[in-house]
Amino acid sequence: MEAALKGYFGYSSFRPYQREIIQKVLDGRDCLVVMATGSGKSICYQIPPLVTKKTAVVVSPLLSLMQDQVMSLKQKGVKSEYLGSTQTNSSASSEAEKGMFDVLYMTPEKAISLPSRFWNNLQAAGICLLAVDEAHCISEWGHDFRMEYKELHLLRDLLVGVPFVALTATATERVRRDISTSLVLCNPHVVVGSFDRHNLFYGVKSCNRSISFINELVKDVSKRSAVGESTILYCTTIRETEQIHEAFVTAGIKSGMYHGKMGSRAREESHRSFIRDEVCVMVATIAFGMGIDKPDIRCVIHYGCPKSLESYYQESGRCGRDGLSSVCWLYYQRSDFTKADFYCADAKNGTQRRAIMDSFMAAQKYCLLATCRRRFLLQYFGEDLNSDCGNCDNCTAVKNVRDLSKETFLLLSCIKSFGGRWGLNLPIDVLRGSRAKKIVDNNC
Ligand SMILES: Nc1ncnc2c1ncn2[C@@H]1O[C@H](COP(=O)(O)OP(=O)(O)OP(=O)(O)O)[C@@H](O)[C@H]1O
Repeated sequence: MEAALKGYFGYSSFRPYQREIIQKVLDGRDCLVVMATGSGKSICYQIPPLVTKKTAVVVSPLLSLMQDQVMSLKQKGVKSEYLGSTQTNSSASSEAEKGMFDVLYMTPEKAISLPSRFWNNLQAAGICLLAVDEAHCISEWGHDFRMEYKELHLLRDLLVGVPFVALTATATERVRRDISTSLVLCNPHVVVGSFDRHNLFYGVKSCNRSISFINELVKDVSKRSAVGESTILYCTTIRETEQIHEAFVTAGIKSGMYHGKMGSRAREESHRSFIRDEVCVMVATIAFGMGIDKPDIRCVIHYGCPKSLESYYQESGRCGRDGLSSVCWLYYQRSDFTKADFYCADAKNGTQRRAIMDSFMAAQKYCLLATCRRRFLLQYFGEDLNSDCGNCDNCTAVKNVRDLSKETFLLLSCIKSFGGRWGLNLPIDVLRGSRAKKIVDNNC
């Protein structure tokens, strides 16, 4: 294992959990891996084929993601290929079933549509694992539900004795249960690493989206790009993406743009120029998504409340993958909170609708929070932080504390006087102000 890690990837030691997971896979055990963004999950399925000389099949949601991974693995001398529904290279498929690749990526659609002959041949040639990357897509409670992921359990019957490894960076307890059930994982070895990204500073500000605000934003970001620091600026709509990108262009700052309505060539070009540091700023919708493995992104800005806390964690997690200090800012305005119906439009049933609403509400709470943001984020994923983090805007803010007892008393008296009319019954101890001695006056 160490030899493969050093020889192919150039790393001299494993990160937490990597060795343990690889060992379990080599022992033939199913695994469920929930580890933070950028923690090094890919190595867990990339090393076993190099040790066993058998193929690792990796189900991955996006073509662009697979293309990047294959390109990067080939550069390292790992034989790899991808099969997508639009794949025209039929020789790749026949080479794949002969076991010619160490790592074979495919979309879920492709995986469930391949004939059983393919799987039988590949198994005869040697297959060491089937990995399901971004496994939260299996769950309707996850933030990127994909119907085809639900069908992946069909491969279990075709690949008897092959360990399944489900990996994701974002899964609440409920999503983890869903993944395990849906893939019919057999007594899986479960690893839930810390979600904490110590090196990331989290901050939130309310904004008004005026031209002057956008100009300030552009000025701030350009200070970073002047010293060669990369920034991703996520917008919630294509129109806003174009508007902000235009503001950068007008200010004479080279920036990339990425959204779903651009042609695939233009998107690829934009992505490439960002990865190669030809531009330091990328203004994008969340289509600029999974698998961006640029280690030195120093800042991720969300211009608008994200659609879920899971997606916020994943998108903001794209910065500071090299472990160095980086910042994640979120700028919201109250009108963002009225977009629930827009997000729910994609829901196929009541469960999905509730899931979307729950995680959108959590994102709103995150915006309005007056306490430690990291603590809140981690708690959402079921992890407790013993103390406040000291590395978010709320922890570092100098709080302006004023004694508002008098105002509180007057306000509560008012409610008491008129409350009866509105059916409000105020307990007398509240009126005495016993639980409302001091109110912290901050932006909330
Ligand atoms: N043992 C290691 N030592 C040093 N660097 C490592 C090690 N393992 C992985 N890395 C590097 O860490 C970075 C992140 O790894 P990887 O892409 O596997 O993360 P991930 O957990 O899949 O993240 P995401 O969920 O965001 O896709 C990569 O640049 C990878 O090369």
